[in-house]
Amino acid sequence: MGLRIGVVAVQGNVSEHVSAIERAAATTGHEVHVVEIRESGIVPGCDALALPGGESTTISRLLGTEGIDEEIVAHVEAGKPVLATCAGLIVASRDARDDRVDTLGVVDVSVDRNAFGRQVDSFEAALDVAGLDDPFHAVFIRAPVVDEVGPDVTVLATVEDRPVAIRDGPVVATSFHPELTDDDRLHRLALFDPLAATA
Ligand SMILES: NC(=O)CC[C@H](N)C(=O)O
Repeated sequence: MGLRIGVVAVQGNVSEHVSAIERAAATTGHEVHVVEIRESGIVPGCDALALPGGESTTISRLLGTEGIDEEIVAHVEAGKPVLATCAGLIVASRDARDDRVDTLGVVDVSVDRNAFGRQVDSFEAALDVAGLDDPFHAVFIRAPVVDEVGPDVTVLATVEDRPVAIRDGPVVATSFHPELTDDDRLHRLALFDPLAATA
């Protein structure tokens, strides 16, 4: 039957995540069915989820209107994997210090929404990521800064001592965009490795 992986598709880099998941599935030999999520009722049938980058105030509003927000929280509470990138990290966080973003609170960090983007709009960096053998070419676009990290959060990578990739239970979150490069290792690390471990 294969794995069912949902990409939250209310706004943002949706097709890039779909492609990255399909590439990761091909690499790992998993049979996968990728579904785009724009309404409630689909998340409960998914084994894993990607929460893309885009515009966090818009994503947050649409998740609430569609009732997808509570389903994502239940998915995480059930221990199922999630990869949240950039705006996805902001939405998943405990606090984004912005009333327009109704955060899901599934990763115990607080973020400053556009903090990296205040200095330079975008930048790229070769990152050492815990769990990956070689550096990951990371693309940052108006990226959030993680400025408070809860006790159960593992920091996987930093830029200038600031966390840019973290794990909190079943959620891996990045302030950069792994879906915008050909490198599918973070999709494998976040989504496929945990599923393989429980299969
Ligand atoms: N590239 C991105 O996802 C940027 C996120 C943006 N800073 C926001 O708040 O929504």
